Amino acid sequence: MPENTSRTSDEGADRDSGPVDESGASVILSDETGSFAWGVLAKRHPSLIQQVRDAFPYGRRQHAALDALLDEITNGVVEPLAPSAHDHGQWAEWGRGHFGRPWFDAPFLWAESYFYRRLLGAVEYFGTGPWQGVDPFAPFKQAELRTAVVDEELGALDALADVSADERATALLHASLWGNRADLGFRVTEGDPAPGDATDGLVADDAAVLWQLLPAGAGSTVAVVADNAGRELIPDLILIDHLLVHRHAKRVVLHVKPSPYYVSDAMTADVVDCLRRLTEAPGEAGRIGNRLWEAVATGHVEIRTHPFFCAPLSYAEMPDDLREEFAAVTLTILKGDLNYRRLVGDRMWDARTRFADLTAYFPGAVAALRTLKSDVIVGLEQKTLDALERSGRAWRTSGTHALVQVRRQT
Ligand SMILES: O=P(O)(O)OC[C@H]1O[C@](O)(CO)[C@@H](O)[C@@H]1O
Repeated sequence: MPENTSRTSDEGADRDSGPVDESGASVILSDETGSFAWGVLAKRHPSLIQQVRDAFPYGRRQHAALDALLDEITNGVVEPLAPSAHDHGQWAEWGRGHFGRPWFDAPFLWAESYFYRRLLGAVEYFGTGPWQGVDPFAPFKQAELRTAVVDEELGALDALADVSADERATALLHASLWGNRADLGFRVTEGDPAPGDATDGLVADDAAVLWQLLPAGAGSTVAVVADNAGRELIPDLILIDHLLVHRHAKRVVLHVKPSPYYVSDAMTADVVDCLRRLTEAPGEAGRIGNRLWEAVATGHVEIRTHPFFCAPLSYAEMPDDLREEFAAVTLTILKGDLNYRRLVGDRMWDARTRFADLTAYFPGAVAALRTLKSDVIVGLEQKTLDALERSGRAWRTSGTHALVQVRRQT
């Protein structure tokens, strides 16, 4: 059955059966057959189990655990982590009310996040044995870095050397933005999204505000909350180099995931792989790679991580230490679809709800750079929404559209 991915704003606000609180927008669940969220749980997760199983010479115990997980997510009910798991208590709290019930009844964000935690458990990522710390998604991430497309993308940087700083800034921001289409989870079932016209595909564009927040020479610190490794992280790193070289930032803090997540999400090891890929490239790409390597050594780029990045929660629930980190920087740039869902809340908002209102809680100025790969969307003008709905395309979920939304510090 095709996934039902395109909705009108009116349908969106009240069609789902998820809890509705004073926000008036229902939490997205996965219980409606044919919905996008349903498709992720019913199709993507089972095929991901198969891909991971095929990518490693796992032993009998891991195969049995993967079999059990597959059976549980398709026919069973949500089981808790083993009491011996290091994060049993944490997930027992986060999952209260969901255990013992079908996976499809839980909030979509929670169910996806817990699925990745369970997958890591099945392959003994957190165990004490030989598979401890072996990223089950590493083969996919590494294969992507070896593709000729990456060579082409890096080679294209040479042509940018001659354009004006403004044109270069726009090109690199768009490369980072559209790099978010390169999401391996997305490709488990969708195939590569068709390349659209980058500018026509922007449903909201606050890029001018983003640059206004980062005037050259102001000594700014920028936090970049990374999303995917590989073909997204490389343009993110190139953008970071641009921010530093053109003095839009004096320092950049790059936040990555502490453990494998949503297939291709970047961890420290992936930053290292991308930096190495850059340094080994000829021309401008190699120079950028060397500058970034040096910038890490001198503290102008700092790589950080936090357990909250793998939590099934919205940023509104972030812990105090992370809140203080974001409060201390000039601008936080959140990359990708999942970060967007966590930023505005994984709900069927009226698409015209103001981005600034939903992110008012965020400690400091915040920018979202995201290609649209799930039902959540806010901050659209009525005329934009009308045109998107008229198109009859699955614009919310197909990765053919993107946005830059920015909220200044209040
Ligand atoms: O890598 P991104 O941009 O965060 O996208 C991840 C997205 O992929 C999905 O897991 C499935 O499309 C979405 O639910 C999620 O938001």
